[in-house]
Amino acid sequence: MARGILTEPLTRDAFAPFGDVIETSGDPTMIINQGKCGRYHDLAALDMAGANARAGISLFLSEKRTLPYLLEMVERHPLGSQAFLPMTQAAFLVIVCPDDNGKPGHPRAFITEPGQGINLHRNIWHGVLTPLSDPGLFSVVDRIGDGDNLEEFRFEEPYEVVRGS
Ligand SMILES: NC(=O)N[C@@H](O)C(=O)O
Ligand code: NI
Repeated sequence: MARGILTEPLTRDAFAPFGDVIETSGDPTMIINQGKCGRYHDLAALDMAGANARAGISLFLSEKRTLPYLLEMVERHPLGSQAFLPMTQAAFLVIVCPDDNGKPGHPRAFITEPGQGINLHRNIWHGVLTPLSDPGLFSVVDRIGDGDNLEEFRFEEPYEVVRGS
């Protein structure tokens, strides 16, 4: 019997220990382009560490998943942050875990509002990209460079992520 995780809404404060929420909330930081564009400025802490590190932009086209979702493993990137920016106005599932002496602690599952993106801080345990609708098209800003930037952890007993309030 898998252990249950209830999803919760993604908010800046709730996600703060794990990363940044990228969204157009409130007034723009500045108005640009002859007054025709609001710039929501510098919303995420990008972190690219290690040899020959640089930021890269990739596109992910991922199969959608459905809830209840069986969480069998999480991963982390010790050398860099990873941002997921949906190319559609669709919610997606974000799973993160605190670190517990080098292993993932109890997972938390967030469902984004349409249009929200996230930036995972470096070395944060997370589930892989999990769209909830097709097309699961995302732009991804993460670290390109030398060295091993992927650590995976498979749970002995999976979790079952179910829709919360
Ligand atoms: N492996 C890869 O590029 N993607 C994962 O890091 C992920 O978090 O989806
Ligand atoms: Ni990742």
